[in-house]
Amino acid sequence: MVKICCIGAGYVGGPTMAVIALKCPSVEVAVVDISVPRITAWNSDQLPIYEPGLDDVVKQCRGKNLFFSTDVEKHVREADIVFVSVNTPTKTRGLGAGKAADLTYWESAARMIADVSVSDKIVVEKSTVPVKTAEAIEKILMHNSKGIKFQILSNPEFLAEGTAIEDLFYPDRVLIGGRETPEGFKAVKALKDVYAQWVPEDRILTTNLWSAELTKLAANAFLAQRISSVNAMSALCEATGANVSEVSYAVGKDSRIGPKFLNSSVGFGGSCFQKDILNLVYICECNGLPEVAEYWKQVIKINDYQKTRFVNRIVSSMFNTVSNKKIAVLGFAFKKDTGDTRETPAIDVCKGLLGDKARISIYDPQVTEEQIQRDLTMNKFDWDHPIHLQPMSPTTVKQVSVAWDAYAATKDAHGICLLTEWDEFKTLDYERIFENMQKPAFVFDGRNVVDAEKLRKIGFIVYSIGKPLDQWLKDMPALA
Ligand SMILES: NC(=O)c1ccc[n+]([C@@H]2O[C@H](COP(=O)([O-])OP(=O)(O)OC[C@H]3O[C@@H](n4cnc5c(N)ncnc54)[C@H](O)[C@@H]3O)[C@@H](O)[C@H]2O)c1
Ligand SMILES: O=c1ccn([C@@H]2O[C@H](COP(=O)(O)OP(=O)(O)O[C@H]3O[C@H](CO)[C@@H](O)[C@H](O)[C@H]3O)[C@@H](O)[C@H]2O)c(=O)[nH]1
Repeated sequence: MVKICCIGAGYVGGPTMAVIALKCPSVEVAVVDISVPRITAWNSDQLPIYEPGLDDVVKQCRGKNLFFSTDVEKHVREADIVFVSVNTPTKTRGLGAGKAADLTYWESAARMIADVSVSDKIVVEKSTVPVKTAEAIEKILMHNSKGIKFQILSNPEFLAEGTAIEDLFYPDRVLIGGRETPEGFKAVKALKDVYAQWVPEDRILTTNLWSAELTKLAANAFLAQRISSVNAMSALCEATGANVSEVSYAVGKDSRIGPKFLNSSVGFGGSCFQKDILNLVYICECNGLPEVAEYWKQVIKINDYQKTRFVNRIVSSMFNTVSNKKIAVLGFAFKKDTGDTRETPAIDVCKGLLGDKARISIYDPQVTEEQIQRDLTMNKFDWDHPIHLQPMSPTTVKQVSVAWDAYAATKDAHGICLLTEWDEFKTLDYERIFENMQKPAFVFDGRNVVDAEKLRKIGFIVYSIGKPLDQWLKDMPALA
């Protein structure tokens, strides 16, 4: 029986390994983590992450060929294949701070693998890492190996949160990079055999190590670039009377462009896009390519601009001040169908509104009050882009409340901000909401989820990103 161990039981390690266990009954999978609460949750009925379909997959395999454990060393020692799926956040201090990937967790995992191993192993980079990381990892493993042989593979993960199980069941592609040596090819084949149990052969791509590592950063940069492109167009649409949905639909009909990932929004969030692009920018700079670095930096700058533009629009529409006004924030997660709030645009929008002394009432179906308070008080790292905002003082925190549903959040509010595209926000009783709000009642739709015309008929003043503006909004132009 092939034994797999995955270091890191997070958003990637947990679902990915659960699907491997489900699809490969002859493989024994252990997911290990240093975080006791995380592992306890994986072993309970309340999994540590919310992901549609995940509970069902875990229930089918847990205790059979899928195990969650804090005994990291034991499971690594016994494994034939060790996936490393630890976090690789942006460095917050030292060389490359604000851009480079922090490989502390990866390095400590690699040292531990070298320390405890007593048999040859395939070590798989599952985390997103800078191109050439495998070379550094190889050095750590070889210099500490006591004669044991390691083969390093790069097998980046392309799942998106909220659709992780679907993405893992039916991936567009699985990418495996390895050394172009007989041992390297053998290791690539061993991993390919695992995926081949449910992924069609023509979807399993094999490349050299550096191509696989760089493809992950490139894919995220291309995806984020599409969103920044459509968001840049949304500003121009508002200025000219064009409708961004019509423009992106017609643009996407060109088969060379395609229809996906062209939804204008308040800005992209999530733990990956910004981090990975910053990482790419840093790699370009380190390789003496400042023009290429500058090109990719613009994707983040437009994203920041979009969030700032949204806040400015709210403030200017409401007579240039939101001081002491109640703003209901519907949705705090960075996208629907996840409870994840990492780099959610909601943090920047809320901080922007609080900076103008608004009172905020937040509702999200999957994000806890504790998480929201933590996100709003956390300091953001310093970086040379302008969205940098100070952490909130204890008095500011008092201006934030968390509601248990959308009706409670919007009661007596002056305005509503829709920041996550949860399906339930489409079908709320907006007449009831309107009745219970201060007048004039505003809706600022950061995800284009509501039917603006219907809401206008009820009496709302509606701002939808990239759509033709109400006369009210035209009369109150947003300040840059
Ligand atoms: N979240 C996503 O959707 C996604 C998708 C594709 C790729 N990625 C990449 O995958 C990697 C993991 O992302 P994530 O979202 O799962 O992160 P995460 O923070 O949810 O999980 C990482 C886990 O690793 C554990 N860990 C850290 N060091 C450890 C060590 N030395 N030993 C044992 N456990 C250790 C942490 O306790 C944590 O539980 C990152 O590089 C990320 O960029 C993420
Ligand atoms: O047309 C769109 C599509 C997405 N978004 C936003 O973009 C962000 C990221 O969304 P998405 O890419 O769906 O979720 P992630 O879980 O961040 O997944 C991305 O990041 C992962 C981590 O690297 C990769 O594995 C995935 O392939 C990649 O899609 C979210 O805030 C979305 O609301 C838009 O604003 N408009």
